[in-house]
Amino acid sequence: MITCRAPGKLFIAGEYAVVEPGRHAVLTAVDRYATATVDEVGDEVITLRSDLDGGVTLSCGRGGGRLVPSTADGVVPPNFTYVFAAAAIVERLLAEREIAARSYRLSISTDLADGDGRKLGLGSSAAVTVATVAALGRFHRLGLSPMDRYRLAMLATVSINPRASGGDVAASTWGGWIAYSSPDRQRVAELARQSGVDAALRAPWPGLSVRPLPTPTGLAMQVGWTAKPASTPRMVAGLGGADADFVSRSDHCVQRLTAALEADDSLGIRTEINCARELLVTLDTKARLGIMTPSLRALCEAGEAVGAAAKPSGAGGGDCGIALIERTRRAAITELTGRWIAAGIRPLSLRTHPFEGDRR
Ligand SMILES: Nc1ncnc2c1ncn2[C@@H]1O[C@H](COP(=O)(O)OP(=O)(O)OP(=O)(O)O)[C@@H](O)[C@H]1O
Ligand SMILES: C[C@@](O)(CCOP(=O)(O)O)CC(=O)O
Repeated sequence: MITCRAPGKLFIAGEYAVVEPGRHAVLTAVDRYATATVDEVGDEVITLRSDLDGGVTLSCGRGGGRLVPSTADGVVPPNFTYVFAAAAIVERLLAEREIAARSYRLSISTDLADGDGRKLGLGSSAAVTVATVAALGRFHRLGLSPMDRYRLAMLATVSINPRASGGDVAASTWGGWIAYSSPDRQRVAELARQSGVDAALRAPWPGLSVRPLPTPTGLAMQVGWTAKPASTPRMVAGLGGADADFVSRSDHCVQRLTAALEADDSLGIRTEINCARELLVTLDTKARLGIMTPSLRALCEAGEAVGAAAKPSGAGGGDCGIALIERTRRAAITELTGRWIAAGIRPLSLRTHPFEGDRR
């Protein structure tokens, strides 16, 4: 049996701007995981299992080098959208490399939802995609590098959500704190369609960059969950086209944040987190996206009241927010979490999942 796990993520800064190819975001991987296990089976059927909704199963077959769901209408159920897409991309790679495909049973579980099954906004879709690719890569002995795994997971993600930046996929693949800029997804999807998946692993991906950053030593990161799941694709669709002024300001803010992180400059980091929040608030006011829900506003105000730099993490509209505050200010941290709880925000106890792997 093969078991691989992939961590969840938090956006630190650069949300929305990173949707534009070549624009930057900072993310961190956290110690909540998707876990994929793969077993070989003797028959022809491929079985995908998930812990969603108390346990669900999807049987699949193979046809013309492709994975085919064995459902009455031929449609993949929403619970399996990402796991199936990941398995399907690996299947295409096997066919292109003329590797004899063995049948398997793949099971996915995560601790990226709360007890009632509500997503926490920690990137469960990316984590299940990355874990599935990693586990199947090992099962089929494909010798995948981290960059191969990112690219396969990204091709799977883009087949479902063409606008996704893939910041979550990168954080889940490499771990740690990273600076990330997104590839031109239309081009990479076209590349895979025209030249194949294997060729897409070797070709340049314009716009893509991934750089590990040091974890700040002087700051603690507090995470608050609003208990309201938000739909990222819906939020991004609300934006329509890119706001050039916001994108350029956000990119500069993220570049300064990256420099502050590299210098382990706590004040500089907090300054840029505050800047990133203000940019999101301005974008929200202009485009009426609903990023700043009453809960996220309360989360940020509590941060300001105790001298922490706070902002929504990700698309907003619900999910999580973060607050960075000097590690030594224990009383202020206690006051912050107290204020959050009073406002109905649940503190999540999360640590950074460390950087692992190279950047090949
Ligand atoms: N345990 C799981 N098993 C299989 N698929 C899962 C599992 N958890 C999540 N997924 C997939 O991810 C989808 C949820 O993705 P969604 O983008 O809504 O959440 P998220 O990635 O956690 O949120 P965010 O992007 O805001 O961090 C599910 O519909 C399902 O397809
Ligand atoms: C708004 C966006 O930049 C971040 C979304 O983050 P999250 O899925 O809400 O954590 C979208 C994206 O990067 O694909």
